Amino acid sequence: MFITGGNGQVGFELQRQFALFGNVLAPTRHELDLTDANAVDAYLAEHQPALILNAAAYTAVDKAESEPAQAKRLNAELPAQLAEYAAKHTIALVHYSTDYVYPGDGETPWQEDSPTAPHSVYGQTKLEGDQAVTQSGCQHLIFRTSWVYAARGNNFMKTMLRLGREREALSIVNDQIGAPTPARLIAQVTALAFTPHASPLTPHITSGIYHLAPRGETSWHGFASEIFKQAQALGEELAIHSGTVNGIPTVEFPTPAQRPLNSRMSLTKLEAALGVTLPVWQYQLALTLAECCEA
Ligand SMILES: NC(=O)C1=CN([C@@H]2O[C@H](COP(=O)(O)OP(=O)(O)OC[C@H]3O[C@@H](n4cnc5c(N)ncnc54)[C@H](OP(=O)(O)O)[C@@H]3O)[C@@H](O)[C@H]2O)C=CC1
Ligand SMILES: Cc1cn([C@H]2C[C@H](O)[C@@H](COP(=O)(O)OP(=O)(O)O[C@H]3O[C@@H](C)C(=O)[C@@H](O)[C@H]3O)O2)c(=O)[nH]c1=O
Ligand SMILES: [Mg+2]
Repeated sequence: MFITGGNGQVGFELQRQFALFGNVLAPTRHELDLTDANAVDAYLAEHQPALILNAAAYTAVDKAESEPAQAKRLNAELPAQLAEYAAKHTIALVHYSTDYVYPGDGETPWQEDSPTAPHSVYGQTKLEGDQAVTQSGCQHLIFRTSWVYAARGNNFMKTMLRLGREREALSIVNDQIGAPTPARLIAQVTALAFTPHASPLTPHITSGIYHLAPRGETSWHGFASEIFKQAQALGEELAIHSGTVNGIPTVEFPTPAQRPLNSRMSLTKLEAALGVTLPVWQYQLALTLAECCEA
């Protein structure tokens, strides 16, 4: 199988989870530049993968505002190209999407068929990718996830641990609500969608979009406070304390890209399809922190 973005948060965990499924091809950026459509075509023609897991993306949300063409290539055109190949060769494509496709208003959790209305270039280009995959006719799973973090890679948890060692106080937005999702959970669920089937190359759940996140909800401020609380309990030496993490509204933290306030996503569809109960986000954080904090 072919994993794109194998060096990223999700791609790396996919490499771990799919190691037993057969030959895993996960070329680095150096080996295959995904912005080069011809190189991608040539790679597919040469290796003829039996399954594609597309974990590559342009994920720098603020930078995407000033590099829309790059973001579009990775987030919209690449999935379209992979989906076209998958349709033509009757293989399945797994793709990953984001809470940033939703308009972000209200407080009700989004359903997979809720109206989309991204406010950022990142969200818009990701939506175009989802639409291309959906319309391609290939067998596909699109896992729409949120606030991804891991012991490895660049993410909010790692940023907080670094800042928490350096600073005695921090201001973190408390009015964007969602669920922080470990990359490993995403890879585990992806593997589960394939495992019980007679063929490890065909998913046993219906093609479509599925929300994938832990249960529960919090704000970035709540997430940061929990990171500091748990890290401290693990023996991390932090300059910051949970009590000195100030909650601020989004308007007090201006950024080039606009983020949704409501990133709540209903998990009913995925839980029913796979017959699982997703774990709560605090427990998932403990498992991820244990990987990167020394006792
Ligand atoms: N991060 C998050 O908070 C969220 C992510 N998602 C989605 O989940 C998926 C995985 O995200 P995540 O693992 O966090 O992403 P990362 O940013 O950690 O990884 C992206 C991967 O794409 C690769 N890549 C980017 N551009 C190129 C290129 N031109 N050529 C080759 N490789 C390239 C990167 O390579 P390199 O390592 O060399 O840079 C990296 O391996 C994406 O679809 C993302 O949109 C959804 C919701 C939240
Ligand atoms: C570092 C920092 C961030 N923040 C805010 C900014 C932002 O609203 C929030 C999270 O910061 P980030 O830079 O991690 O946000 P961002 O990169 O937008 O995270 C998003 O990435 C993409 C790829 C996704 O798909 C989303 O699900 C989401 O995870 O915290 C503070 O309020 N204070 C701080 O000191
Ligand atoms: Mg970011």
